[in-house]
Order: sequence, then C-alpha cells, then structure tokens
Amino acid sequence: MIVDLAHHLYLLIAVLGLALPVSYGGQPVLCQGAFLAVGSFGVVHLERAGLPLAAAAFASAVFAAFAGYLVGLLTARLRGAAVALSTWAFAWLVYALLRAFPALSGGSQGLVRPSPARLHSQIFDVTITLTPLVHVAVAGSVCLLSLAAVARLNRGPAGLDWAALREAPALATSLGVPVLHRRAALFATAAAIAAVSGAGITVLLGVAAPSDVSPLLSLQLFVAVLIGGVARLWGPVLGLLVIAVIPPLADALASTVGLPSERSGGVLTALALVAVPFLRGPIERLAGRWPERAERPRQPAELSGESARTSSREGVMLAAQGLDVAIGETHILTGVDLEVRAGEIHALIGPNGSGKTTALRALAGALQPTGGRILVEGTDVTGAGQLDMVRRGVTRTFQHTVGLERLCPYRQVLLGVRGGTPVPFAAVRHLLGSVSVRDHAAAADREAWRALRQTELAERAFDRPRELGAGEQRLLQVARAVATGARVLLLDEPAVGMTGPERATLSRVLRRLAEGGTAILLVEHDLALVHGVADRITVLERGRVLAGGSPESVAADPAVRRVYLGDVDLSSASG
Ligand SMILES: Nc1ncnc2c1ncn2[C@@H]1O[C@H](COP(=O)(O)OP(=O)(O)OP(=O)(O)O)[C@@H](O)[C@H]1O
Repeated sequence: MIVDLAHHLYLLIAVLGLALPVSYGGQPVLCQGAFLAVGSFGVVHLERAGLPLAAAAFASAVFAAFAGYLVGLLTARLRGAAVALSTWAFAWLVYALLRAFPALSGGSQGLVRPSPARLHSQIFDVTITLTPLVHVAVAGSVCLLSLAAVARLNRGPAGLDWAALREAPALATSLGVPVLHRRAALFATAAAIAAVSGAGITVLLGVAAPSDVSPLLSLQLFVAVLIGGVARLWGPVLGLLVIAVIPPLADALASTVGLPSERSGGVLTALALVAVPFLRGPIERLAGRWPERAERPRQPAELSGESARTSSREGVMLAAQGLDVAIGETHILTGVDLEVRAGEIHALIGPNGSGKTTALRALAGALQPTGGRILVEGTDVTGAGQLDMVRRGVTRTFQHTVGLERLCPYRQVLLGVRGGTPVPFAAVRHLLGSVSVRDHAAAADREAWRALRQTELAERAFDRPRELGAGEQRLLQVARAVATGARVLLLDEPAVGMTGPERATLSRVLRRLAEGGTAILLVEHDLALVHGVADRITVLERGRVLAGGSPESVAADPAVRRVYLGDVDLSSASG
C-alpha cells in the first residue's frame, strides 16, 4: 500500500514534468516514458560504476535534459499530430533498444539493484535508509516543490512565454520570443524531471525493467496530462488519479474477460484518451470557479523619462532596395523600393493581392527575399530572421487578430516587452527571486503601461480579452508591437473591423507614435484613414511599385486612379 502510494507519487512527478511541454507549451509529447527509462537504467548503471545514489540520479537527470533538449529542438518546428507521432516513435525506439540490448536493460527480467537503498552523507555523517515511507516523503516533497515552482514560473515571465507558445506561436515569434528554444527548454525540463521520477521508482522497487517504461507508460502519462486540462496547476494530480485506477481495473478486466493484463491496460488507456473531451468540459467548468491568480500592478501616475528604446533618431530607419520575393515559380514582389523614416507614417496601399502583406513579411524577416536588400538604419540586414529584426527594433502586426485568450491586455503587452528586451535566464532568476530580476520587472512594468497608454488601452489593462471590442483587440495588436520597443512598426490593416470612432482613436494613436519618433509602415485599405494620417504613400500593383510620394501627388496620379482609386476621392474615401 505504502509502496503503491510512493510509486504513484513518483509517477505524479513525471506527469507534472510532462505538463510543461504538453499543457503549458501546447506540444503533444508522447515520450515521457523514454526519459523515465533514462533515470531508471541510468541510476543502476552509474551506481554499478561506483557513483553514489544521489550523484547517479543527478547525472541521469542531466543526461536526460540534454537528450530532451535535442529531441525538443528536432520536434520544435512540428505541429500537433506530427509532434505526437515523432515523439511516440522516439518512445518506441528507446523501448526497442532496451529490448535489443540485454546488457543495457537486463532483458525482460530487468536490472536488479539492492533494496532498500541507503543515502549516506559524509559531511554530516548521516545514513538514511530509503524505506517506502521515506520514499513517500521524498516523492511527496518533490511533487509539492514542483507544483510550487510551476505556479511561480507561470506567474512570471515564463508564464507569458508559455501562453504565447501554446496559443499563438507565430505571434510569439513576431514579438521576439524564441519559440523553438523555449519549446526545447520545456522538453528538456520535462525529460530531467522524468529521469528523477524513473530513478525514484527504480530505487523504490529495486528493479528497472523495460516493460515498466514501455510506450504504454508514455501514453498513460500523456493521457493524465490531457485529462488535467490546459495549464491548470492541479490538473496533473487529477489526471493521475484517473490513470491510477487503470491497473486495478485492467486486472479485474483481465480476470473477467481473459485478456492479458497489459492489453486490458492498453484498452483502458485508449478509452481514457477517447473520454478526454468529455471529461475536459466539466473539469474546465470546475476550474473556472477558481480563476488563476495573477498580479494586477497599479498604473503609475507618472511615467517619468523616455522609453529606453524611444527613437531619437532621424532619417531612414528601414529601407527596401530592389526587393524581390518569389514563392515557388510565382513572383510576388519585383524590384520594390521603399523607405520608412523616423517620425513618419508611410502607407503602403494597393489592390487585393498586390503584395502588401508579402512586403511587410519580408521586411519583418518572416519571409526571405529572393533578391534585393533590406537595410535597418543603413545596415544591410537582408536574410535576418524575425527575432533578429525585433532586436533591431522592427516589429510587425498581423492582418488577422491574434488573441491570447487567457492573458489580460496588461500581460499581453508585457509579453511584447519581454520579447523585445529579453533578460537572460529570466524564468530561472524569477523562480529564485533574484533582486536584479525585480529591477527588470519594474522596468518592464513601466514599458507595459507606456505602451497601454500610448494605445489608449490603459483602462482595459486587466479586462478579459474576450470582453474587449473588435476595435480594441486590433489596438491591442499594436500595443503589443509597441511594447517590444519597436522603432519601426509594420502594421497590417490595423483598422479592420473597427467602427468609425475606433478608427479615429487608431488615427490618434498612430500620430502619437509617429510624433514620438516611431517609423510606421501602414498597410491599409481604409483610404480615408490613410489620407488622414499618412505622410507618404507607396502604391503597389502586381508586386511592383506603381507610384510613391505625398498623399496629394499619389491621389492625383492618373495610373493610381486607373488601377486602384477609380473615382474615389482620397480625402473623403472610406472603407
Ligand atoms: N505563401 C504563398 N504562396 C503562394 N502565393 C502566395 C503566398 N502568399 C501570398 N501569395 C500570393 O501573393 C500575392 C500577394 O499576396 P499578399 O497577401 O501579399 O497581397 P496583399 O496586397 O496583402 O493582399 P490583400 O490586400 O488582399 O491583403 C497574392 O496573389 C497571393 O495569392
């Protein structure tokens, strides 16, 4: 009974670890059993090689973390089912290796280690015998520590990254969050935690056997996380309780129907997986009664001083020279020249499909040009990726509204601050309560409020995202980009879905940002808004620049009138 309890507490550690990439990071990882195996067999082999138990467990966890980071990086670009399949294949590969090399795994009997284990500290000259009760205490403490650590991390900078990874990875990248590395880091942490769990189980049971770490275990741990719901702290505990009843049920089923116990376990796990969508609704509703606590810092009365990254520069901030973009055989942009100056709103207009969004994506580093150059403040940055461009002060927004359902506007804007001005090891330092991180947090708080005020969203800072109107959601896209400290904003149709008064607010916001020195490239179909705010206009047609200059000269250009404006009077146009 006590052994069972300790065993399940160790499994809970593995589930809590797995919740990081699955529930917090949004990746369906199905190979936690393989990393558990690293801990199980690692601890036996390393102890046999002469390492003390604690050092053997630690070394196994470090090895698992490295392996996890690698697997995480390899799968970080994949989505959904592809992640599930590739990690499941990895779980099978490790299992097959264990079966194929009895010297490694002890064959079907497994490797036996003397039990009960003893921990000896030379410094304190203390020896602790690891009885099942001690295991319960150790595993229970690790579970509580893990829960506390996850709760703390989730409230800090890591929680922002996780929400973005889970809900909108493309948005996260556009704001400067290194999605691939964050995913790999979550993977590595989960792997290390699984190794600790595996080591604990082996020490508890006195044996490490391949059948205990089969892909079925990976599936069960995954199902436990799924049952627990998304990013709920106590979700894994609930999930494991459901999974814990499977073995006794499987035994009962085995004796009634005559199926081998392992197969009944597989059938029941599959049933639990099928039941997840039905279990999830009530669990989420229950969870909704206890909303997760998040800090609500007060809005400072004064935001003294300039933003750290406010532009005091003049001249051309961003330029495209002879920009070509081809996707496959299709030429989308050909020889596009464009300059965006500090303090200026430069509108990029043109018929549908003329290449405006493609130009924005290429300038933001989201798409590699096939020809020409991109310059930031005179430096050739052609080929730079999005993260690099955000660091250089160039941030874009999307044509469609990208929401982060569970982050209030304040936290969403804070994500932008974090993406634009990364603090090394911020998550770990936040976890450990480092003083320097508190200074960074205070600075980030100031920048977040500045961005909210500049976009007139400060009053909505702590509202639920779904309570915001469509226009406010669009402004929030701009606010997040502003918060990265962008000196160049690339805005893709920010007025879509806005009412008349909201468009007036947007115009005000854009003018305010430009007056602060920000260079703005504005893709927009609302010609009245364009005429009202733009200092300069470039017209694209079929991927080429048709005309460029002041709003008046562009409005008067016969070619522009023929191709795009028709009879529309630019100064009174709308929509
Ligand atoms: N990934 C892609 N693969 C193939 N063709 C693409 C791709 N992306 C864009 N295009 C094509 O490139 C052309 C320009 O598209 P783009 O979205 O840049 O135009 P746009 O001017 O922004 O249009 P809209 O005003 O409708 O948003 C279109 O014909 C589009 O179909």
